[in-house]
Amino acid sequence: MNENWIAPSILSANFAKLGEEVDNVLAAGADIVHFDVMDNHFVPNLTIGPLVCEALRKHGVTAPIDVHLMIEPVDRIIPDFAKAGASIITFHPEASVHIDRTLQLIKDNGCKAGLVFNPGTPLHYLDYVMDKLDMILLMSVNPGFGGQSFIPSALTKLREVRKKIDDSGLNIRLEIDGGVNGANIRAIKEAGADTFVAGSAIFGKPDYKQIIDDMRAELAKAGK
Ligand SMILES: O=C(CO)[C@H](O)[C@H](O)COP(=O)(O)O
Repeated sequence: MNENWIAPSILSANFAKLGEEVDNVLAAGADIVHFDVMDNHFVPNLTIGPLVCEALRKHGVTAPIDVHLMIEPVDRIIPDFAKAGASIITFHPEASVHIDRTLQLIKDNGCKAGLVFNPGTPLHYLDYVMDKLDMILLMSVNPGFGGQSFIPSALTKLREVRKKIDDSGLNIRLEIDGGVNGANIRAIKEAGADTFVAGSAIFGKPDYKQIIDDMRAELAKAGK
């Protein structure tokens, strides 16, 4: 695996040929597949569930599938996603009454676990559960739709979370999601992210490899 993970969000893929889209983006150099689950309740949009995750596995996708749950309640769908082949499952702390229990449930089902923070969600939810986290996902848009602009305050939040992770000494990925593209990925890396979700910057564009290569070239320029 690369040190920096590029995670295309299939929210912006052509769902009529999803298997082919995922194959193409992985062949173009993506590291993991970002899988957005929306319920028209926690967020104002409706997308895909475990059946589609399982279909991608049956299609032959072996790369990690990073399932971002934008749903409430959370717990009852977790075993289904684990059985369907999810590798990482992240959820929003506001959507779980028992955050520690939900994290443990994800781990008990054999997946890596993470918390997701909306742009306006405070970081205190990290207190007392850092040791159960494999990933922290910061939203740099309000969740629900692809194609929105990056909210600049996410850079400040990234720096804060990077410090918390480094101070903890724990092995936790720091993922950013929303409005990421070749023009801002370097600044996002410099603020502390190591995992970069990008939907509309990749899918629908003529040359996935060129876009991912350009992102990696920008990441390589990043200073500390
Ligand atoms: O979780 C999401 C929206 O809730 C998407 O993953 C995210 O917005 C990515 O799309 P884009 O790169 O087009 O902003």
